[in-house]
Amino acid sequence: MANREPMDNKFGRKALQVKEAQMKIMAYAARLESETVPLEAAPGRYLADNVAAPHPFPAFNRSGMDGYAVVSADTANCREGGTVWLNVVDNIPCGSVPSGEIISGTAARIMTGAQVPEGADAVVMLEATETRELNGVPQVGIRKPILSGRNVTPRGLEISEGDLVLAAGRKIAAGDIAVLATFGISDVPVIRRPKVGVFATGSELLDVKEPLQPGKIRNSNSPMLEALVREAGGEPVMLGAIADDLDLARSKVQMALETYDLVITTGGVSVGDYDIMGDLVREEAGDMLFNKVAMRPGSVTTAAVRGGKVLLALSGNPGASYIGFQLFARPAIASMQGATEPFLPEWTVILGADYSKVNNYTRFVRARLELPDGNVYAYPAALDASSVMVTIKDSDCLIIVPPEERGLTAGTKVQVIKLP
Ligand SMILES: Nc1nc2c(c(=O)[nH]1)N[C@H]1C(S)=C(S)[C@@H](COP(=O)(O)OP(=O)(O)OC[C@H]3O[C@@H](n4cnc5c(N)ncnc54)[C@H](O)[C@@H]3O)O[C@H]1N2
Ligand code: MOO
Repeated sequence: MANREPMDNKFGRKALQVKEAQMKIMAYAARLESETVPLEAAPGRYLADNVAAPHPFPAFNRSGMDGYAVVSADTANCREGGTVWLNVVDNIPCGSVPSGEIISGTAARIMTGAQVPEGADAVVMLEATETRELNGVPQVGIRKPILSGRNVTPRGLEISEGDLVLAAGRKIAAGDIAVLATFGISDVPVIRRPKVGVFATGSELLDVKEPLQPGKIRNSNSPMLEALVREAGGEPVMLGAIADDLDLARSKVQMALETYDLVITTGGVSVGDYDIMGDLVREEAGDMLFNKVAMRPGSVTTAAVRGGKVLLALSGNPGASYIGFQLFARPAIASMQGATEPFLPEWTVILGADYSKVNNYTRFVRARLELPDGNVYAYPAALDASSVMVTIKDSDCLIIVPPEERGLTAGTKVQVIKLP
């Protein structure tokens, strides 16, 4: 094509800043429809609706001890050193209701978690009591005064009726499950998991099960991305690996964009003779969101949109595809699930060792967090090149190294992206 704009040319790409590139993708990562899942399937899903408390919790005044429910004023006389004797008029195990009110001079034997009867305002623990029978009437003796409210959890202490307890967009964890169970919500409204089509390109790629062959490598990006999609709450659909064949890639991308919510590919986005994904996206210039990002690794990260669906073409280099996923795919997958905070959190920590590599692009350096002296330090991986695979597994954060003239020295405060 003779009259292509310079930025459409595979050599003259216009680099976007990471945040700009993220926003371009997020514009197509709207919340998907909701569905209902059983409580046990809800952990890890994102809540679709606000949950308001249908009743207070606790729903009744609850005993915090095994003991006797009393009118606390009755125990005031213990102050003189005497034992106060009260008639035991009720026995309230957990799960049953009191048979009546407690009035001055009476007490109810009660177990932890049982409903405190009307009239009683404190529970004296068993260990602080003695018992006897007087004229056939069981009595409890109390030796120490007790304050009103002691060992009684009042109705609504934790949650009042109508309180917003869980907000839509929360990622459901074990504590949320406890809340949902408490309020009898056995069918949980969540956002459907985005279906993410994943395929790799590269004539050098072997399947994991294949024996190694000269000049070839096993496809590690696809299984890694499958794990990452799952970790982000998406449903990966593995579409295999294809050779560097433009027609094959075109039909695969077309099918995938028609079928799935997001499509992620790796490889073939650079400027080489067989870099078909770059060519494919350039062919359809109207759809391209970007084909260069001011970052390392992953500067060749490319994205396009068709029919409202995003094709994210990550670099084939394992380090770059991992970081590209965390920066661009993870927030999109979270956002499609209605996450209120789709981006990974950023922390300020101390750089643990000198980092000398500099660049005119922002660098995302895999690193490991440690607390040698109570402060959080980030130690850059020894090997952090785009092509390096083995240190991905050792990293729990990415140090954001801004474009600078000089390197960073140990002890400097740095921003990191905390990996899940
Ligand atoms: N002349 C230039 N060459 C390169 C440039 C450039 O600007 N000019 N950019 C370099 C940078 S930076 C990167 S990053 C890579 C990007 O390459 P591609 O995204 O096109 O990826 P490939 O060339 O297909 O592969 C790169 C590398 O990764 C290996 N690979 C690919 N797929 C997988 C997979 N599924 N599992 C494991 N490993 C995979 C592949 O064998 C290559 O070694 O381009 C530079 N070159
Ligand atoms: O774009 Mo490459 O991933 O910087 O090394």
